[in-house]
Amino acid sequence: MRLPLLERYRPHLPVSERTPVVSLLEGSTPLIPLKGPKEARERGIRLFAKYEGLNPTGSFKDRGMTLAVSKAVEAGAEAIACASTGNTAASAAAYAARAGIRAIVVLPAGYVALGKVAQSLVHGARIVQVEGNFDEALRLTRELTERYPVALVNSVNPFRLEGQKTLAFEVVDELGDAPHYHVLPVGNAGNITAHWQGYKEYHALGKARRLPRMLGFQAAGAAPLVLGRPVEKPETLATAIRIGNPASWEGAVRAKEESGGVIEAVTDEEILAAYRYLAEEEGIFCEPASAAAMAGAWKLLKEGRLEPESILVLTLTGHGLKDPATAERVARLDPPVPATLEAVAKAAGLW
Ligand SMILES: Cc1ncc(COP(=O)(O)O)c(/C=C/C(=O)C(=O)O)c1O
Repeated sequence: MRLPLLERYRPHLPVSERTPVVSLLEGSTPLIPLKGPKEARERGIRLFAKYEGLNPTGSFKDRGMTLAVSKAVEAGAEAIACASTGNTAASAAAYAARAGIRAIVVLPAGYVALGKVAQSLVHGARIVQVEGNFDEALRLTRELTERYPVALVNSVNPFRLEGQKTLAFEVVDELGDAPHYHVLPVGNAGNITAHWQGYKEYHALGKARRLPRMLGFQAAGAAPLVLGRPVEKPETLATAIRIGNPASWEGAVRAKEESGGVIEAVTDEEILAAYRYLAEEEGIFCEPASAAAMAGAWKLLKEGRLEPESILVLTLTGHGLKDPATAERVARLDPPVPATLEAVAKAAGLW
């Protein structure tokens, strides 16, 4: 029987018997062994994909949102708000509906993938599109929640990161130890911060013998943590990580430095190549931002920077259906054919 995330890891979370459990049975996502690119197979490096697209709203955000919304309800909140590149909004909308409270989501107009807008709409969130980017949306939302009685559920809310750290618990519980490397995309940097916190907690409890090197990847056009300064106008087709000034900057740097890891950039072309590799070779459909993790792992493999015989886990953060426009961008749809066997066989390449 599948448990709510807050029940599965209750001893490690800031919940009590007074905390309502607002859940859509999130978490417990599959850790899929990959065939891996030849650069990995040649060196005995084993890759696993933690497929977070199989959470209830299709991204890892549900891990943090179940706790943030449960704690908001415990505190008497009647409304929650977040700025979002889309997945936080979709998750906040769903968990607010679940809890019977209102959701206000502030989105950067024109830069949110269609699937995520559809989710926020259908769950009944109040959607505010601002003429600006995510960073401006976050600034405005923080001001909004300081002035009005609305709970902020962005990853500056500590409960979000507390919920998201459970991914590391699940990886260790399943592998029996931490991997040598954990690769993930980095936007607002809450997730890399939370992953590292989870691994450190499990290691301190003796549940993991090793700590992984945290390998974070940003899109080259939106890589403030790589440049060492905020990016005024972040640009990437991976709109989920089109963020110029990460709210969890310090957490990301700490995860990189304490783990002996890296935070580097991958181009949109490398992201699309990884996006297609995962779908066409591994059968896993993730959204472009998630593919940045695969692109980053591939880059390190090609550069020979990963130890032979090591284990590497990738967090694939969101389902590909979130962003149908990018799927249409990489795979051409041929025009319809007449409804005859000959025409269909020819179009199918069988004749
Ligand atoms: C699919 C996907 N992959 C990676 C990230 C980056 O995680 P963070 O580095 O913790 O920000 C996001 C983030 C999305 C939002 O920030 C939002 O939804 O507002 C994402 O949706």
